[in-house]
Amino acid sequence: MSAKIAFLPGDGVGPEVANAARRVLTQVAKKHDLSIGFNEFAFGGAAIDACGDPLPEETKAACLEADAILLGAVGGPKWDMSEKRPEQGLLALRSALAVYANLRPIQVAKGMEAHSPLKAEIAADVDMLIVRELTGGMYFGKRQEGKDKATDECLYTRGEVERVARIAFDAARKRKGRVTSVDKANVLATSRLWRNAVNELHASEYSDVELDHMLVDAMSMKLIQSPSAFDVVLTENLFGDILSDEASVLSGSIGLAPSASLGDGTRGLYEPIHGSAPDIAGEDKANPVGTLASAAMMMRYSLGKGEIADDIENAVAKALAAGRGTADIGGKDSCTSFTDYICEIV
Ligand SMILES: NC(=O)C1=CN([C@@H]2O[C@H](COP(=O)(O)OP(=O)(O)OC[C@H]3O[C@@H](n4cnc5c(N)ncnc54)[C@H](O)[C@@H]3O)[C@@H](O)[C@H]2O)C=CC1
Ligand SMILES: CC(C)CC(=O)C(=O)O
Ligand SMILES: [Mg+2]
Repeated sequence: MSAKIAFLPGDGVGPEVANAARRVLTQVAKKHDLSIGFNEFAFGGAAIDACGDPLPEETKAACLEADAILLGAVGGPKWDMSEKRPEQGLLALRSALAVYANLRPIQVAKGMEAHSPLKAEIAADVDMLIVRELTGGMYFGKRQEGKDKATDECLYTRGEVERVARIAFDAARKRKGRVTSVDKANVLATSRLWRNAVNELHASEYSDVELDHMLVDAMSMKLIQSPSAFDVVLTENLFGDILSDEASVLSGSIGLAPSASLGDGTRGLYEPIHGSAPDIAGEDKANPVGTLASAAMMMRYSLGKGEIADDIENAVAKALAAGRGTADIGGKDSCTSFTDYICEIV
């Protein structure tokens, strides 16, 4: 079997962590009769500098033809406030691929207890899946940008809410059977639409799943206070972006957190949840675990190679339990030496 992966390293630490995942995938695929073709394309700030467009047509076309897309991260201070920004390319890519559900699992791995702010007995019980709506809401609304006045529109349709809620309910059925839907229904019209749509879908098709609702401000507190109470957390784009960075701290570091962005087909976009980390870029300090775990999710969800995913996840778990890791988790490894170790054990 062969797989065609569009490889988008991006900016800052993006190429460091993406190349780590590429090395590990290449190594482990040999064992499993999978031939992986990585085709690299310009994306993000690097593409703005090369051709003035954060998502060049060639990159978009290649992603639409690939079996899956592996992405590092984009952005950086050089472009943050300019008219053309790397993040515009990322949003355009998510939209073009129609990957409306972003899955962000959060656990505390063995060996990470000392880096998690949680007590060890609570940390062991944390197993949460954040399902973040990814192609709607405020990141995709109309913007009006003036010197003294600006607006960002937040728009959701019932269909957009239902399709991502379905992913959350289906995931809950395979897990602990609970969904917590997070909104701001006491203030926002989009949140009341969200809550009604989730409730109605639940009543008609998923009444076997336990459902509750939480306002996002209270959720940001409960996430820290009692994270083991949550199974699947379903929320809209902006809230999911913020809550998942917060939740990653529970696991020990944002550098550990993976994501899979999925739509209706099998093709998916896989990236760590962190950004381009300009403060450590170019120093070989970035934690590659979030990207390695994203690569494992790619093998499982887009390529049907659960055994490769298991190999990668087991190797990472073994390394962390043995005290290996980069500086953000108190380790002595560089991104390269940690990746060398994973390549040895997969
Ligand atoms: N998906 C993407 O490509 C994303 C891109 N960005 C962009 O990235 C740039 C930097 O954004 P920030 O707000 O600084 O967020 P960031 O996630 O890049 O960094 C936040 C903090 O986490 C640390 N960190 C991040 N990844 C790490 C890793 N793998 N290992 C160890 N430490 C890590 C950084 O050193 C920094 O202290 C901005 O231009 C932003 O727009 C931000 C989030 C997501
Ligand atoms: C850079 C943004 C467009 C997105 C983001 O922060 C994320 O997806 O985590
Ligand atoms: Mg984010």
